[in-house]
This record gives sequence, C-alpha cells and structure tokens, in this order.
Amino acid sequence: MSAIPSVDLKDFTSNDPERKEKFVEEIGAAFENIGFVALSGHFLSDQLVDDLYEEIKKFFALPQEIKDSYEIEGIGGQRGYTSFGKEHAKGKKEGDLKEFWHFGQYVEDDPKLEAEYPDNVEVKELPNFNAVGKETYKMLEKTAKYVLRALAIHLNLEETYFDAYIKNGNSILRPIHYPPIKEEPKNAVRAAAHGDINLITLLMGAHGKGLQVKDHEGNWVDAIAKPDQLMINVGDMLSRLSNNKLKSTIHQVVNPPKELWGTSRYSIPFFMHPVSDMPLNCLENCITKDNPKQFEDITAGEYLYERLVELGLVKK
Ligand SMILES: O=C(O)CCC(=O)C(=O)O
Ligand SMILES: [Fe+2]
Repeated sequence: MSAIPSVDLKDFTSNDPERKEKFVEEIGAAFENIGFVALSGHFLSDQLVDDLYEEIKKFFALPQEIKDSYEIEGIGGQRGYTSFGKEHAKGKKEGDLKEFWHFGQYVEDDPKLEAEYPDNVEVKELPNFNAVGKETYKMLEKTAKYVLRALAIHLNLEETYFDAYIKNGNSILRPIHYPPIKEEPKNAVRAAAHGDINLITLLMGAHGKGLQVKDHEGNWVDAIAKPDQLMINVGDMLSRLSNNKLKSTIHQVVNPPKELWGTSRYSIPFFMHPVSDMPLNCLENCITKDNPKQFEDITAGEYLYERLVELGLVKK
C-alpha cells in the first residue's frame, strides 16, 4: 500500500452528506498526518492535460535565446520564464536542476489587484500556449477551491471561509522541465528538500518516480499518483494558519538512476495562494494548552516576500 492516501473529490461535490463527510474526514486525517493526498475526481479533462503537456514540451524545446527573452527582470520570477539553475531551496547554495514557466492570476473585477500583480507573459511562437495555460489555471483553481472548502469544515470554520481570500488570489501555475542530466551533478538535485510556501499545492505529473516525501520517522517515501490523480499537499501558509495542525511536509525530487539520465521530467504544480492581505494568524480554535501558538502574526503578502528572498528569486 502507498504511504500516500487516496481521496475522490466527487465524494465532496456529490450532494450526499455522508460521502461529503467521508471526504472531509479522509483528507483531514491525511493532512494532519503525512500532509499529502492523491486526489481523483478533479476538474481537469484528459484532453486539457494532453494539450498542456504538448504546449509546455514545445516551449521548453524552443532555442535558449527565445526562452531567455521571456525571463523578465524585476518581478522575482513571478510571471514568464525562469532559467535553469536559478532557484535554490532555502538554505542551499546549489540551484535546482530545473527551468520553469509561471502563469499567474487572471484578475476579474478588481483594479487594485490588477495593478498589484504583474501581467501574464504571451509566448508569441506558440499560438495555443497561453489559452491552454489559462484554462488549466482555472480548472486547478476550481479544484483547489473545493479542497479548501473541505478543509474549512475540517478546521471547524464556515465552509466558504477561504472563498473570499482565494478569489483573485496570487496563485501560480508552474510547468517545470527537469532536463536530461549530462554529467554527475555536484551536490545538486532536481528539486532539493523544501516545504511549499502557499496554502495548498495541486501537482500534475507525479506519475513516475522522483517525488519523495519525508515521513514522521525521517524516511523518504515515494509519492506516485495514478494517471487520473493529482498529488495535493499542505503548504506553509496553511500550516501557519492551522497552528501546524495541518502539516506542510518536506519533499524533494531526486535525480533518476544513471540509465535514465537521458530523460526529461515534466511536472506542473499549481501553488494556491490567497490575496496578499489575508492574515495568516493562527486560528483561535487551533491554539490549545497542548498546542500553544507556534507562529507570529503575518499577512500572506509579507510572508511570500520573505520566502522569495530566501529562494533567490527576489533580491533584497
Ligand atoms: O516536480 C515535482 O514533482 C515536484 C515539484 C515541487 O515540489 C515544487 O515545485 O514545489
Ligand atoms: Fe514543492
């Protein structure tokens, strides 16, 4: 049996109260324990997933000068392209063995947030790239909204507690390419051990080996999803809000064995962020005698800025 439990979002979106409760219990238990869950019943169609992979493979195969023209100065890599080796895990000097693209929020009816967020970047060479990215963004955001509704119930909050904070939130869709490995990496891996910054992460592409999750005993366990499943995990923002009741588990992407060095890995995390003025102050009902308040009060925007500096994406 896999160490990562499986859940079906259709249980939650059914109108059957028993199935809904079952989903809340299962995901709540998984997130209090290993911090990861494999989820089916999401809103992505097979066609959309195939289209997205096709587009991102074409993008990463473009000549380096063209990709570099989409790396925008001064926005901390929040939109467009980030080149190979640039991002490093907190406390590590070697860059991860990856290049990636960022799609950001498509703000509706909110001029203040429209001004706050950088614009999405259009890839001129690929006429379908941006439309497919936008559609995927919307479907993952919708999936995440229901997952957060279930977590709100689990945390004894009103079911729609997160809705207002995630509407026009600062979420990021990040297609990643881990290129073939040419020579023995010096102390670098595809993605060094880290916790995610955001509320929750929905990961497409965890179908082959590579992603590993650290369990309570400190063992690395493989996190592999079935073809119809997304891997979902708790990020540090939700861990703070819940006073660490929900666990933001450390994970990494290891290099493949030498016989597979010639292959690329493509994975696509959706990092669900709230709007920047959401307070991440520990919820009163998660502070108890046995679990006193563990984190200082901070807003999502302040916290994100601190973390982007640590990752080498924003210079102070
Ligand atoms: O590539 C993967 O499977 C996971 C990537 C990841 O953990 C991240 O980008 O935060
Ligand atoms: Fe991650």
